[in-house]
Amino acid sequence: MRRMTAHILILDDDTDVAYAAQMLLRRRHGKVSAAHTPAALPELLARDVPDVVLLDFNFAPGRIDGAEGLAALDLLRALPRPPAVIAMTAYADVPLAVEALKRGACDFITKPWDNARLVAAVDSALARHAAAASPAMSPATEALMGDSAAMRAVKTMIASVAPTEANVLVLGENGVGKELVARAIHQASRRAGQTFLAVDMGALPESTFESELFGHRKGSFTDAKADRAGRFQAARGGSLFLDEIGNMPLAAQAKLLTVLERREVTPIGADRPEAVDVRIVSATNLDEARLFDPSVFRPDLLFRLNTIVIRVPPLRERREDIPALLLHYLRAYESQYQRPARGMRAEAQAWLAQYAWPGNVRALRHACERAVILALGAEYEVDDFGLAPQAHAAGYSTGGVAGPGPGNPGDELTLSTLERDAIAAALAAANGNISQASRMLGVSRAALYRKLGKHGI
Ligand SMILES: Nc1ncnc2c1ncn2[C@@H]1O[C@H](COP(=O)(O)OP(=O)(O)OP(=O)(O)O)[C@@H](O)[C@H]1O
Repeated sequence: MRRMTAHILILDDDTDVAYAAQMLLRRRHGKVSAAHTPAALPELLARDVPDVVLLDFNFAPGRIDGAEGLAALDLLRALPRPPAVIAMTAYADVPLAVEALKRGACDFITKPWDNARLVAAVDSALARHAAAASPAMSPATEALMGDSAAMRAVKTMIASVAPTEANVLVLGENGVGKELVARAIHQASRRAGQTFLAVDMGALPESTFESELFGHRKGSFTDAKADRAGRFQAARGGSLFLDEIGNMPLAAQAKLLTVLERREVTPIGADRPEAVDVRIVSATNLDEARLFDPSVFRPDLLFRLNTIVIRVPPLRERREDIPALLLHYLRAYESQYQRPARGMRAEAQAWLAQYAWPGNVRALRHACERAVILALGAEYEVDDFGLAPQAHAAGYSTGGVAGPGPGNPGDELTLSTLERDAIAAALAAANGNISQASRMLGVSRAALYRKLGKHGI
């Protein structure tokens, strides 16, 4: 069962480095432990598998080939419920970072790190870990389900666009499956054997935006103690998924535009640019009216990103997909939690098929997990899914990408109040910790920030 308190393990032979990371992360996370050699892993893992591992790659004195770290990474990834691994490299070792990403690390960070960046990397690794309830259900391996006309159209678009190098913009509300679409494009492209790297553009600290994306040279600013590769270099030859682009500040948008126009990046402090060979897939849950507002998003950048647009409709607009998704996730969680395979009462099936699913497939997945854990009867019942009855309205609309739907104003008001109350409750339970609250609510941190603004919280 998912723990309320995350466990973060730092595996680094340098005790000072491990201690500094522990001190920083302990302020935010319940359990932060450290080990100094991969040899300690089997015993540690037998006691408790962490949610996130910050993994150094070289342990024995003088070694720089990263082999020890890669072996530890393979060991971690082979666990039944592997932790999210953030690779820590001490050198400007792009090939090693790329190899780690290919073998399943979710991110990399270069020592010495920027504190804000380390905290953001751990937060986003935790969010991914929580979403991937089992290896078979991690975004990297999960198939895009759904046989509705709308999903068949999405899959046809994916098949047509994948073999091309065209930039693709995926639009849709939170939790509709935008990242799965981006991965499917990568997997069906000629870059499939290469890296797929997802970057939450809304979570990149503004102060380190350029260095994170484009890298920097040692000495180019006070904290640049070593060369460092950016996301564009790390994804070389593969695909870069720029998620939550709607949350990028305008200044950052201008920098990204320059890179996309010239197809080259200049690391901070470098005297010459480097060619960029990445396929760009981007995504946002911003509604189109906002996305096309020049005061929010630069039209020239939008023009670069949206060569092809794929709109993933909300679940309430493709209800035919609900039964298959329910069955898929119920069976998957029953097997994960070793629970009996239950049938479902006809009323529950009908109720769930008419539910508005404001959090889309992600919410459906969470509801299935809850039902599997809590159900006591011979069959699943509506109450097992823990859904808000107020969102059970056929004409419901959140006014997301698809624009306002036919729902009556009373419904929206009720749902809006419900959302505000749920956010307030999650924040209170998480003592104001945004990352924790966003995990509880099943939305990204960036999405939660936007909702806080919307509700004036
Ligand atoms: N068509 C689908 N079939 C199976 N699982 C799906 C589908 N769509 C979404 N999911 C699951 O729902 C969850 C959310 O999907 P994903 O992260 O791709 O959504 P998103 O639109 O990128 O969300 P966000 O806007 O919040 O980043 C994941 O666990 C994913 O596996």
